[in-house]
Formats: sequence, C-alpha cells, structure tokens
Amino acid sequence: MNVILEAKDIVKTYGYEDNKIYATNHIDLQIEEGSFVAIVGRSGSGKSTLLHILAGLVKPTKGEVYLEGKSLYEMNDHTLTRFRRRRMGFVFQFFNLISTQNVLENIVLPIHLDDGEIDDDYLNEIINLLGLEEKKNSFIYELSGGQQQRVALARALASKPAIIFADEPTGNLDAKSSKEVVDLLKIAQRKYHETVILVTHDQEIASIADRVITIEDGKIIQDTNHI
Ligand SMILES: Nc1ncnc2c1ncn2[C@@H]1O[C@H](COP(=O)(O)OP(=O)(O)OP(=O)(O)O)[C@@H](O)[C@H]1O
Repeated sequence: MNVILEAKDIVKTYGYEDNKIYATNHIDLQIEEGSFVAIVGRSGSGKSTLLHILAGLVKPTKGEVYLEGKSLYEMNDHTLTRFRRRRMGFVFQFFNLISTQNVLENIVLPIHLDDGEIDDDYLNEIINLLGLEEKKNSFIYELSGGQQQRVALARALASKPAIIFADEPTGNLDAKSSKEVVDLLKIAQRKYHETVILVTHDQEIASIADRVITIEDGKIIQDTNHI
C-alpha cells in the first residue's frame, strides 16, 4: 500500500516558559492511501491540533507534513490554499456551510473558488448517494443537522480529494444522524477509495475505523490496526 500522508516529528507548542504546553509532542505518522483512520483521546489530548496540522491549517512549531509527497509547510499560503481546495475535503463539527446559499451552491463552492470544472455526472451521483436530491435547492437553514452534515460531506467529496479530514463530525448530531454520517464516510472510503482521518472522542464511532490512533498529552500512546 502507498503512504499518502506522512508527518515527521510534529511539535506544536503554545505559550512560553513555565506556561508552555506541548499540544503535539514529536509525533511521527504515516497514513496509507484508502485507509480510514480514527484519532481518539481525552479532551485536551491534542487530537484537533494534530488533525489541523495534518490538514495544513495550523503550522507546527517544528516538523513537516507531506501529502502525496508534497511538503505542506514549504508552500506559500496561496499555494497551500489551492492545494487544500484541490486535494483535501473537510467535515467539521459545526458544518461550516453558508446559510444564505442553497445546498447545490454550497456543494460546488470549493470547485468554484478554484475555477475548477464540475463533473455533473459525479456531482449527481454523490447528491443521490447522500440522499440530497430533493434538497438541492433548499437553503441551509431549512435543513436538519444531519442533512447539513450530509451537505458538508457532499462538498468535501465534490472535488474528488485525496483525503478527507473530519473533526468531530458527529459532535452536534443525535445518535441516528451520527451513525448515518459515519456510515456515509465509510461508503465514501469504499466507493471512491478516499482516505479518511476522523477525530472523535467516541469509542463506538472510532470502532468503524481500520486503524485507531490514541493520543495522550500530545503523544501517540497506542496505534491499533483493525483489519
Ligand atoms: N490556539 C491555542 N492557544 C493556546 N492553547 C491551545 C490552542 N489550541 C489548543 N491549545 C491547547 O493545546 C492542547 C490540545 O488541544 P486540542 O484542541 O488539540 O485537544 P483535543 O484533544 O482536540 O481536545 P477536545 O476533544 O476538547 O477538542 C490543550 O491543552 C489546549 O488547551
């Protein structure tokens, strides 16, 4: 299997001297293409910091991240933003959708921002897959939380990214919608050979991953394969 994402000696500190915190403390990590990886750990253990560093959103104090062999933090901001739009999809706890736009506009936004071409057949396929065909023209505020997260997932998939980063994507959903969203992430992995990295504090959600990485005090304390 190919390694799609590699993190080398990732350190992120906040504060100075006596107040210095190691949010990530010398983390090395390799993620295989097409795998579904859960990052788990207690509140404050460093999960979100690690995910944001892997996704090019927070620059580490030390270390480097390579996606498809390209070093994220050697890129300038403009290049990194474009690379992120093209090669990464994001699903966050608070959906991050634009409420004054309809479902379809939200889904294609990253492609528009990148002046990319829309593959209509593929777009319709994911809209159907995510059960959004009847909601295409609805505004975001007209949707339930579960539906909003399905829009976020459609948006993440629309640009056919190399990898999807999901940070507590079920944190704001009830049990039924949570299961739906996690099942859909799993389907995205299988059907489109997506690599998925999911941060969660919920062990049950983590149990559907192929690999579970446990973080404590900014360090990997366990790394278990489930396949
Ligand atoms: N912007 C920041 N400024 C200062 N400290 C921060 C910042 N972001 C995170 N931290 C600290 O870094 C540590 C790791 O935080 P992080 O949010 O990564 O943990 P987490 O495991 O994702 O927690 P949670 O499950 O509660 O979201 C914590 O001690 C946190 O207080």
